[in-house]
Amino acid sequence: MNSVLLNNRYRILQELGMGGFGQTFLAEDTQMPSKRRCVIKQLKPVTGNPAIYQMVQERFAREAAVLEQLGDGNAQIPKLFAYFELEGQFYLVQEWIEGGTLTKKVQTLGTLNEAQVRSLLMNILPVLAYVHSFRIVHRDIKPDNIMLRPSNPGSFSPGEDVPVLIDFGSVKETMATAMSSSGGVTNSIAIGSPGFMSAEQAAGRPLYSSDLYSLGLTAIYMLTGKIPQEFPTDPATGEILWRSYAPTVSPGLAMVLDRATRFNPRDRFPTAEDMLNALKPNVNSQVATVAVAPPNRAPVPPSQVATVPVAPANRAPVTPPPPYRQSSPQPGISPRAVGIAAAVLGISFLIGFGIAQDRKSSDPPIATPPANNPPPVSVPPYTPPPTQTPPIISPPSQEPETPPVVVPPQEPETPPVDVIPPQEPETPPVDVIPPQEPETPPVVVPPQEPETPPVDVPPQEPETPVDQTPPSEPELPDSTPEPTEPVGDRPTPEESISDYYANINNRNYSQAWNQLDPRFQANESGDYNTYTNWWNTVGSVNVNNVNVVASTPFSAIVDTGLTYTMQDGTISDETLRMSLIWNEETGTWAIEQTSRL
Ligand SMILES: Nc1ncnc2c1ncn2[C@@H]1O[C@H](COP(=O)(O)OP(=O)(O)OP(=O)(O)O)[C@@H](O)[C@H]1O
Repeated sequence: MNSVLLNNRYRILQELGMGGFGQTFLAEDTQMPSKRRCVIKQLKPVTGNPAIYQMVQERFAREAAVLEQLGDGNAQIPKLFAYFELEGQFYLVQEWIEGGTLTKKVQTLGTLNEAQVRSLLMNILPVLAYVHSFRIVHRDIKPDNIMLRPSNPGSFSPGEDVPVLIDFGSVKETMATAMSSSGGVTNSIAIGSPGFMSAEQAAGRPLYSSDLYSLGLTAIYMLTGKIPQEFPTDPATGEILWRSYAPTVSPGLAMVLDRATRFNPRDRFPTAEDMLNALKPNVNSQVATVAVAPPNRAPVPPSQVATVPVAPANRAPVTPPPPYRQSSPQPGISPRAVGIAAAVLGISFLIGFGIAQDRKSSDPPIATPPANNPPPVSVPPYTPPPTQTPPIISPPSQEPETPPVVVPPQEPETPPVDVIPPQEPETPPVDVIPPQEPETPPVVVPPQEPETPPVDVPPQEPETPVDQTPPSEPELPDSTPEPTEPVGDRPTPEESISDYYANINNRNYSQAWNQLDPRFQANESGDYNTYTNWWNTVGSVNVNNVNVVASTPFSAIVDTGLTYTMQDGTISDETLRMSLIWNEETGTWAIEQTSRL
């Protein structure tokens, strides 16, 4: 092995690990004067299909670009030195981090005390805030993926280590890109690690707070030496019961960790900054107040859980909806079990080339980074994700007096959550584009929502208004915008958008509704009646322009300029970024999500 020169440059010194997607090596760079050490991560795509392989190549290149930016802007993320492709496999050459993982630390030195865990969290949360500011969800936070670099190389004294975040899950997700049985692109593997992965992430819907969930469990591991599967869980909430294993932990820290690891994303900290703030001594009292509420009812600041305004401005106020339109938990089946089942079942998710990913999580988590390079680590330029991305059905500034429906600070009637929320409160990076295969729906789709509504008959109105959450905002793909060209008899994305609004203007609401992806219907648009009620407040909507930002045969991102003329004569403009996915079975483009630009 020592004699191997990978890519005619890197001498393999040692294997560091072998995972589901390939091996990780310690190597030396023979083309650097110092022969500096580096880590080479080999990634094997699962597909043998040439068309998909090309997509993987493109995504890999985009993701490498983001990893480069991430590493260059933050000393607690390994720098990307190079990336290349060799014999059908992909390689990342990264900065070698001297030190050991958190797992190794606990295994060799024992559990950490509260001060050490607080210090660890306060040093890693800014890194997560930084990562999230790129609209990327790490997706594999766990003790194995946080390394401790001694601040003074050579020493390994507790308290001086600087945590470094390794092994972003997005690249692995790209490797999981494959062709589904119906010809679409899927991502059949939920990236993440069992136990540390939240239910929504297991279902292919990672959120920023999914990383916080994993980090909370990582902190609990540091305090107790136990991985999540070793704890009993609360059958009502699915949350682990860990406190008795760390009896000396202060209520302040315990409450922060409890909140971070709530099953329901709404009940968690919406951002890394919020969690960081909660750890600061002067806000512990606030946290305590928050945590006094029952587990599932912890008040969540509106900003984190803003739900999508699905009804017109002057619509009747929506009664505080339950977090999820879901039946009460089934005895014996915890939410956590449901989430894990979702992962185990290997839900197939469509991957748009860059939409989600780029939209930030779907595919990518790796979406295109913000235009401005985030500042250095110490002061992460975290920008809270948009929390109120409007649904396609709602004209924008039309309803200033009717704020988006938010989960009230207290939700006494909120039942225990036993399902994964359809969408997250925070504009999540979506790295997984919703399933293209209606026959394989994600396990967690709320039962009341028809997955595939009848073509001509509007679906029945659910009894309970849907708890809306904003769609995730697509990230700009880094690919050059390409005009779409007709493929066979297929409609173009532009034509589909025009057709959608023509249906709206013609009051063919059931047809327009059926142009929304089932998951969009379920997660973001509310029930059909709310949808039609809303549109009935609109006199007409004019499509000013439709610009294709990027497209593949299976997905497209288009920016659509719209002018709404409301029934009361008010006129307003907005531009929506819309992601579309191709449904081979119906031969139509479905609107999968939207966000306001
Ligand atoms: N940049 C790095 N610097 C130093 N060591 C690293 C670095 N990246 C990874 N390692 C070491 O290599 C080990 C394995 O790497 P990594 O986590 O990337 O892959 P894996 O766990 O083998 O597989 P998977 O990617 O499927 O999780 C890590 O646990 C860590 O000890």
